[in-house]
Amino acid sequence: MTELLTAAQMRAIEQAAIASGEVTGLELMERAGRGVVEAIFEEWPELATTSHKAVVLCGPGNNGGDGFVVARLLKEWGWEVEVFLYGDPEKLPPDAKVNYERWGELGETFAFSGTFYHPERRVAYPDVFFDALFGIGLTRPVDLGEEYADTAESVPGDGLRGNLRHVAIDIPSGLCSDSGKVLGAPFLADMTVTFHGFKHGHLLDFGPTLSGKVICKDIGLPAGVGSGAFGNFPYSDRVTSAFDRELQFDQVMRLAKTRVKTPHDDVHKYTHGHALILSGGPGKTGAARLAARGALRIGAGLVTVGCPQTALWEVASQVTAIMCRPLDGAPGLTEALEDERINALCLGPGLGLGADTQALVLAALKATAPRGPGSSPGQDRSEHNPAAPAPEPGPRPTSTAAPAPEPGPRPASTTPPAPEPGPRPARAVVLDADALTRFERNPQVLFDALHQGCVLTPHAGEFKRLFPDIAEKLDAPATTGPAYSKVDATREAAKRAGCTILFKGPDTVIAHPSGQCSINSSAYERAAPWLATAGSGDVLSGMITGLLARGLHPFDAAGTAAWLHTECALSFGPGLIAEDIPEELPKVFRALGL
Ligand SMILES: NC(=O)C1=CN([C@@H]2O[C@H](COP(=O)(O)OP(=O)(O)OC[C@H]3O[C@@H](n4cnc5c(N)ncnc54)[C@H](OP(=O)(O)O)[C@@H]3O)[C@@H](O)[C@H]2O)[C@@H](O)CC1
Ligand SMILES: Nc1ncnc2c1ncn2[C@@H]1O[C@H](COP(=O)(O)OP(=O)(O)O)[C@@H](O)[C@H]1O
Ligand SMILES: [K+]
Repeated sequence: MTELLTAAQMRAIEQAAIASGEVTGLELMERAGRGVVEAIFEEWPELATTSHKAVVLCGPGNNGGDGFVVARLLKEWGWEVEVFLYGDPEKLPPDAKVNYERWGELGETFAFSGTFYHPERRVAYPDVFFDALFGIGLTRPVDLGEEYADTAESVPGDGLRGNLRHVAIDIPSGLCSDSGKVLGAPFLADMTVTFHGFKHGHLLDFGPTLSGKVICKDIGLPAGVGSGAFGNFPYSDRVTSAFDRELQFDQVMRLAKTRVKTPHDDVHKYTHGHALILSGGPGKTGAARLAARGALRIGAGLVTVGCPQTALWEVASQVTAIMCRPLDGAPGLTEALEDERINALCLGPGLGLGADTQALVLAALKATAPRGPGSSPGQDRSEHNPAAPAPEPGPRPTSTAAPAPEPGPRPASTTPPAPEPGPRPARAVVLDADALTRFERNPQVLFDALHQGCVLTPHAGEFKRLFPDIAEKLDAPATTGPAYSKVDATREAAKRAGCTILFKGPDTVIAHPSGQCSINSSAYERAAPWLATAGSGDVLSGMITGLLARGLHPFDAAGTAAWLHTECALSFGPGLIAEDIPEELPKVFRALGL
């Protein structure tokens, strides 16, 4: 599991290391520049000879300082290097100034005014163009003139760029490192070399489009949550990600091995939970059937589709291992839920936007709300304190599913598991699609009924209907950095709703009211744009429901299902339709060694 950093967190880590006397800012800058040079030689070994050329564009801050280090190292390696500075050398911060002067012993620095493709320039046809204009210190839109904008935005491989490799230092200039939003004319990189940890902006919004391939270089700062550096941040401030496929195996293996695969002799189907998926009427049952298939394949012991009597034959004729039962309106649902073995519900896919849907959702939430003192709906919302650490794992309430065995020894990792965000209620509910849209006119009615066992899975349109003010902030063009991000928006929504929110997209963000947050990125080596196909969200809802039936905490169920959903898409490849996703799960589980 990879920890992602904001600009403020990165600064705090650097400052703590410098203040402790372990390292100086100058040493960190030297390691950063060295890391960039190493990364380009690793990526393009053909460049590790003396006969190459570089242009380095340095900015007015420490990102520019990294650029001067790169220029010096490459010159010493024997390259022909030309350096431009945007800004006044006298105003450079101290470490950047030292490196400006060190570079000055080897070569000249030209003032940059947006024209590095000037005919008089000396280094013609460079092999690498380095962007060291702005890093995590971008505070306002980049405006360096039209010529810069044309160059920065030109597409790799086109006539202008040819074989020229564009390398961004830390983050492409113009990309906000917290939000992935664009501020002015952004730089389009083939590769970005960042330091110590990935930044939120590498994964969110435009981040993957502008960053190319992202390489993270160690610059000797203390690593890992347990080491003290990240330990200064409460869990409520941390964001994890499945950015690195290998690293995410840690998390999924731990959850899946102990929860999906239960090594008990006495297991039977009820120990794996019973999921109930509600369906719409005739002609509208496909979405619920897709969700049901996802729930069953991911490991729920039993899955039932509850549908109006009028749709019973339509459902029954198309399911086999999945059961179906007539279930008409809220009274029918309340009666069905008298069976306490049903421990996870999914409402929304194909349910329709009629009054029935609202009544069904409210009946489901009422029947599943945790009972007993201190467990009323909205509890998370009213007690949430964003500054406080996430609660320690509480005792798991009794459930019809057998208690999962404790995780075995963890594989070596720098990141210990996050505490679970509070106890998991005995019954859980996933709300998606129509179950969310139905509350567009009065979201507060929904929020008042939600409880900690709920997961809402909106796409951008549904998110906007429930949280219009938050969506407005998120959609507003960024004018200052760091800008309001999808992480901020999802956290704010989770706090307001009092439950886990999974905000879909290529950058799916999952947040719990405690602040705990993760990003499931379907970008870079996990890019699977073919997941944007009708019904794939319905399958995801079902997969989350299946994991909830298996006893996972809502936050874990949402994150694990989102990760597996992308893995299924990657494993299947282009051409995928929603039906293929659940059918790919066994292959994905096998590849994980389950
Ligand atoms: N020891 C360390 O600290 C290490 C740091 N490292 C490196 O430092 C980078 C962070 O450095 P940084 O904090 O100096 O910020 P940086 O991104 O260079 O920009 C700040 C300057 O830009 C200016 N500015 C902002 N937006 C602007 C705009 N649109 N148009 C024009 N100007 C604009 C801004 O002006 P201001 O907003 O203050 O007016 C300020 O002058 C980090 O990304 C990493 O690469 C590594 O070496 C590891 C060790
Ligand atoms: N470009 C993309 N790359 C990867 N995943 C995507 C992309 N676009 C959408 N998705 C994922 O596909 C699913 C689509 O869900 P949704 O919008 O609810 O569609 P539907 O209602 O048709 O099921 C979500 O899991 C979302 O995260
Ligand atoms: K940069």
